[in-house]
Amino acid sequence: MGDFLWEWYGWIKSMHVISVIAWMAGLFYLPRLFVYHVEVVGSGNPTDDLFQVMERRLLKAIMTPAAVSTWVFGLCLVFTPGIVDWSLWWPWFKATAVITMTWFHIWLMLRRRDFAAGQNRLTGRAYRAMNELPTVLMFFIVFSVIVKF
Ligand code: HEM
Repeated sequence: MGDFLWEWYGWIKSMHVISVIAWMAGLFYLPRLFVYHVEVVGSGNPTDDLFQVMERRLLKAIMTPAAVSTWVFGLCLVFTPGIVDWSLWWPWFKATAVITMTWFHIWLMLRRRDFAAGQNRLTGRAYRAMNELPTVLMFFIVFSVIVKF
């Protein structure tokens, strides 16, 4: 297993980074859609329906598959011999940040369901504030995995 992962290391890491890009694009964009949905569109009109379609497709067709493949390829890298030294800080920082990123993804899924049920309770300001979270986490993750402190 270890030999197989080593042989494919470059390809697996490439797929990991490609998946990360797709996932992050959605994590940045979906909260912005929610801001416009609350502040400009409202609910119970044709534009509301259009936003609901965009939000559902973004999550189901792009974000969730990208999150799953980020995890799958990321875990392959974790199990590649000699890649992760758990006596350093960076794997723990990165693990904490990716678990928080995954929580944020689930939080967005739940908020999308609220919109779909016409029961959103949050303001545009709240979604704007939450939109900062993936940016902060991205800094943590990239510094961890590249600087490897
Ligand atoms: C979801 C769970 C994740 C796991 C289990 C995971 C795990 C890993 C591992 C073990 C490596 C290999 C490091 C090396 O080759 O030295 C890696 C590379 C990388 N990861 Fe992740 N990762 C995850 C999510 C993310 C996320 C969310 C981002 C960005 C926001 C990210 C960005 C990167 C980058 C840029 C690299 C390449 C770094 C380099 O080789 O210089 N990862 N990941």
